[in-house]
Amino acid sequence: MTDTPLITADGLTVSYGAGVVLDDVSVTIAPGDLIGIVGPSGSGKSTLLKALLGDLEPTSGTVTRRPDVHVGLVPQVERIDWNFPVTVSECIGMARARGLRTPWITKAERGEIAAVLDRLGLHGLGDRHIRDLSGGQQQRVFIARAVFSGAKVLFLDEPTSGLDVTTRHEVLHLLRDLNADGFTIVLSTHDLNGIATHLPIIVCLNKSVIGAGDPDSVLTPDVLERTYGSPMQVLEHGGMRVVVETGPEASVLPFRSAAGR
Ligand SMILES: Nc1ncnc2c1ncn2[C@@H]1O[C@H](COP(=O)(O)OP(=O)(O)OP(=O)(O)O)[C@@H](O)[C@H]1O
Repeated sequence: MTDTPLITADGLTVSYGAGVVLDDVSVTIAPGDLIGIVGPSGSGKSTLLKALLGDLEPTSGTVTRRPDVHVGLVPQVERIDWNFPVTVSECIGMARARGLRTPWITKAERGEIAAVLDRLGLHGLGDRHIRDLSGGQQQRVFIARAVFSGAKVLFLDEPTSGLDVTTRHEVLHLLRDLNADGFTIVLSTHDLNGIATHLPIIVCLNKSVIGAGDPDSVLTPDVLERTYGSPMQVLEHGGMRVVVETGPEASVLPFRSAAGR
């Protein structure tokens, strides 16, 4: 693998109808990156992921993908129909395109799926209906699906949304392990303290990129206030960074911004 960027957005501007959602956004995803995109609700995080995937046409600017890049998307769990009648193994198996000659999961693939299940801590759950899993397990199934698809780049849209604190940490550890195994990972998150502060690269987005880089350079009161639109402090607690909102309705983050749903 070379160090040529996998995906580059240059001067990306996206509008849905009249409103500009992304304005002159430039980001680079290099092999081995583990990047968190943070910003308040409606700041354009999902739109940026879609544009980087090539799922929407920018109004101006460019997205360049290395030809060998195959991205596996792990969607927001809220967007998934959990009543769709499939088991965990079937859900994962469907990630690969099938021809008419072998529309079914082959014996070899069954072994691969079992290995992916083991790797993601889902051992023994292959025959379970996807509805009958915990939130953390459901998130893992869709990560497993992306891994089984053969993707080496994973995009996760709010992977810890709706999960409790312990499960959030488990997902964070899993993503770190996958990153250490060579996966390039880009995720969007509202969870500054639970997830973002633990990532090596953070992109603060609010229509445009307010700051991008390692936590030391990005997690500053100035960048955070310009991203979230309210005053923030960054405290050290037990060797860890904690971002605290210091406005009138102060709280320790994660939070939904005032504009949040
Ligand atoms: N298909 C669409 N058509 C029109 N407007 C859209 C569409 N998708 C998103 N938007 C608008 O674009 C803006 C950015 O949305 P986006 O989902 O990218 O933000 P986000 O940062 O991911 O938000 P959240 O954190 O709440 O998921 C919002 O104002 C949203 O209402």
